[in-house]
Amino acid sequence: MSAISFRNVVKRYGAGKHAVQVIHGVNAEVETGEFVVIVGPSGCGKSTLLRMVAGLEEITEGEIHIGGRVVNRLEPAERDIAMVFQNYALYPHMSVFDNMAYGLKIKKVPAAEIKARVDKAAGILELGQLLERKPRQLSGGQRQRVAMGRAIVRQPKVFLFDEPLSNLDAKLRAQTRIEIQKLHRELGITSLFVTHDQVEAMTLAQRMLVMNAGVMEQFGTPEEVYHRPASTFVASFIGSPPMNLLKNAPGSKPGTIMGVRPEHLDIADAGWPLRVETTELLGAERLVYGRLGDEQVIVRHEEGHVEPPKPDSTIHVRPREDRVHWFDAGSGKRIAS
Ligand SMILES: Nc1ncnc2c1ncn2[C@@H]1O[C@H](COP(=O)(O)OP(=O)(O)OP(=O)(O)O)[C@@H](O)[C@H]1O
Repeated sequence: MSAISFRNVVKRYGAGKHAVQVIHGVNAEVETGEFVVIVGPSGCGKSTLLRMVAGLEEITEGEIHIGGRVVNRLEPAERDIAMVFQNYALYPHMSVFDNMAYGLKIKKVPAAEIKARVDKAAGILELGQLLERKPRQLSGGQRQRVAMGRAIVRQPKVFLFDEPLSNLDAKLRAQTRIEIQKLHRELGITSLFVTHDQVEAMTLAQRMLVMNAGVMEQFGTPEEVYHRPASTFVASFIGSPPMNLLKNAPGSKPGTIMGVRPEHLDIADAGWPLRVETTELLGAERLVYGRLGDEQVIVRHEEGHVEPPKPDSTIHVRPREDRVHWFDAGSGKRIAS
């Protein structure tokens, strides 16, 4: 039995002729203990999907199951989930301990049990020394940990994270990412995590659910999504710089798009002639931006490996044959290879 099932899930906002459909029939099975990241550009429907699991948005059509139960008609409190938001929404006048304990007090959990659960969560999150403080006496990262602590003490079946790291600076974000991974290893609770950041998605996910305009484009491991993108959308959304997508590459058939990642193009003595526009040094690597006919091509190569190409010169590049992808030019879907 899956921990979470999406069965033909549709969401429309508004009614009648003003109705706007924002989720177009999502089907997916999330396994027990899995960490799944829902990723996609702004407005693709990630938060809506998560909020339907949480019970904060009505499910227009289809069903969501949690732990084998249809939850469409259940209140958020009856769904056995805990949610961590972007703005952690801590109670400012309460101590860290009370913030974490609050939900349990409401549920009339005995005081000794509350203390045990809060102490355990505080231990995992290294908040033990901060339990008496008020939120304003904490750093952003510490507040985020309290918000996670509040979710942990409820011992839910499912954790839901809605862009919980987006208010943190880059360094703290990287640190908190590691903490979330550690937490997941220790607790093994099924988690859905929403982000628009593909790096965050790649590093955190056991599987990624890639959304585009309300449609699930792909649901797979980071390796599958990176190495076998199901569509040109996934190919260009995951990976930075994105995969080169070429309509007129040498050797390509009409009606197809050839995809090749910048790191899978080798600079060689012969091959595609590439007119160099500019190059960018990233440190260990260099990006070469060039033109092949009227299409832009990006090449990524190890710095120091070859002489940096000069702007306005012509170099030759060769795609690694086993790393070339083909897509249908009409639908954008991957063509089986
Ligand atoms: N209450 C609402 N009424 C009408 N349309 C809505 C409502 N909430 C969201 N939408 C629309 O639904 C679509 C999906 O929104 P959603 O917030 O789920 O996207 P998202 O992928 O989470 O975006 P972001 O990363 O910007 O938060 C958007 O086009 C949005 O404008």
